Amino acid sequence: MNRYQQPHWQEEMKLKVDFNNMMKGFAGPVEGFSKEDIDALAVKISEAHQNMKEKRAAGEMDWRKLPFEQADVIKDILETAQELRTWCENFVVLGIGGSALGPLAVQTALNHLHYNELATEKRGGPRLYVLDNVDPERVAALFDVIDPKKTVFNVISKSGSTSETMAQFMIVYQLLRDKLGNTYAKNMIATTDAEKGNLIKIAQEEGYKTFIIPQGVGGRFSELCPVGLLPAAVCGIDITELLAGAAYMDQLCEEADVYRNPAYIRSTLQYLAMERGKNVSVMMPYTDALKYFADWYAQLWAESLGKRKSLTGEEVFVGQTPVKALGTTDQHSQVQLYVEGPFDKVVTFLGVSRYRQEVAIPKVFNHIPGISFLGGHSLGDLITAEQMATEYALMKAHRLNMTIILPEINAFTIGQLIQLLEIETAFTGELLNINAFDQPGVEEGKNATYALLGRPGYEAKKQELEGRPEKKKEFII
Ligand SMILES: O=P(O)(O)OC[C@H]1O[C@](O)(CO)[C@@H](O)[C@@H]1O
Repeated sequence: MNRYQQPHWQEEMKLKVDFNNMMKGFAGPVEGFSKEDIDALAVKISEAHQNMKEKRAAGEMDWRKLPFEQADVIKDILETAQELRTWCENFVVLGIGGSALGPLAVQTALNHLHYNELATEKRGGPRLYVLDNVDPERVAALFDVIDPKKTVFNVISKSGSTSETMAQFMIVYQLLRDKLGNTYAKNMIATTDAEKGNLIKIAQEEGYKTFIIPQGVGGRFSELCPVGLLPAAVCGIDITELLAGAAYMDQLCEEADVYRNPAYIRSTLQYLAMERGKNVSVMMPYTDALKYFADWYAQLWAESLGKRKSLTGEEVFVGQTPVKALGTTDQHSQVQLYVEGPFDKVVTFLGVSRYRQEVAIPKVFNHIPGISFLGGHSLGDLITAEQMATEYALMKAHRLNMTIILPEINAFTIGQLIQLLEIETAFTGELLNINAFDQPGVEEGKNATYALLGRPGYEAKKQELEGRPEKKKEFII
């Protein structure tokens, strides 16, 4: 029996959503929404629910099946991970966007926060590096700190053709061939589409271990397929629990009643906020463990919802700009703007009920009242108090905010969080009547890169780019 089927575990580890001032009558001075506001959207909500059902039946949202339907894949991942952990010291993800941010977020959440700095025996598995850029300095610096012979490179690309990832792959390919000769393929794993793109063809020709990103699972919705599960398993994360958490949340989000569906209610409130001109969505975890969740969410929310055209072809120019913040760090950087700047934001706090470790603040300097009040508390008390204080300050200034509370950070709650935010994003796409699963705006830039670097088809692309002023290097001094 899976953990998600066990009632005790469910209740104790269930994520909670605190609406703070997003809903009238819930708390504080209100600029939020009433039940009437939500009920006025009843038809839209029910249509969106129906559309989600139809899309799922048509295989367009197969990421929702991931927590339930990949037994063979999971077996393969766990066996591969076990074998790699016997010899591999570094596991390097080559990927970008949806092929990198999930692995990074889950790793930071669920492994020791100084994981890569620990000695091998303490880590009990390889270091993880996620190389999600083509900055030459960063790529060169990686090769200063790893021994390629003891490193596995996991090249991840849904399309199998993203320039950045392919460039990294080509560099690593050459390096491994030079160092390891014909045996190099054991240091390479490809995670990609079963048919599309160049990566699958190369992987098959060169004999790499390969994992498939299923159809109907777009990059930014792919954390719970081999994209995220393999790096996590290799680094000792309990992927069964991660999937159990996601399955549990998925079941909660089957509910048609908006008031009982955590994803739908958050989505509906965000939709109402967008209608009121709240064009910015801030994600602010109060734990370093979730710092990269804000990055993962930024891509999910921005690429899915930032759209020019509606499903029926009208120009709508919708979306909400995601902002990444970290509590308490960004209280001393961004919160001034959130409290007193334009009324254009919805802030989501990610709070934690029980931090996995505590650090006591000693009772010293008792004669200095300005700091002695801290002594005797824990850092957990302090960070939680600061989160509540920030919620209060925003509420007092009539700024919309809500909080997702994780009872603690573990694989089960992280699985829930992933599934919650993915379903919320997809449902918001339905409310906005846009396609949440494409990214035509980014494809344009990708194509222009091919053109600028003279890929075959360059001439055709160049014509498309005609009229655009040639980019010259200008030096001011
Ligand atoms: O996994 P791929 O196909 O290499 O794409 C990487 C990223 O590039 C995009 O296509 C555009 O940025 C994202 O949607 C995707 O996550």
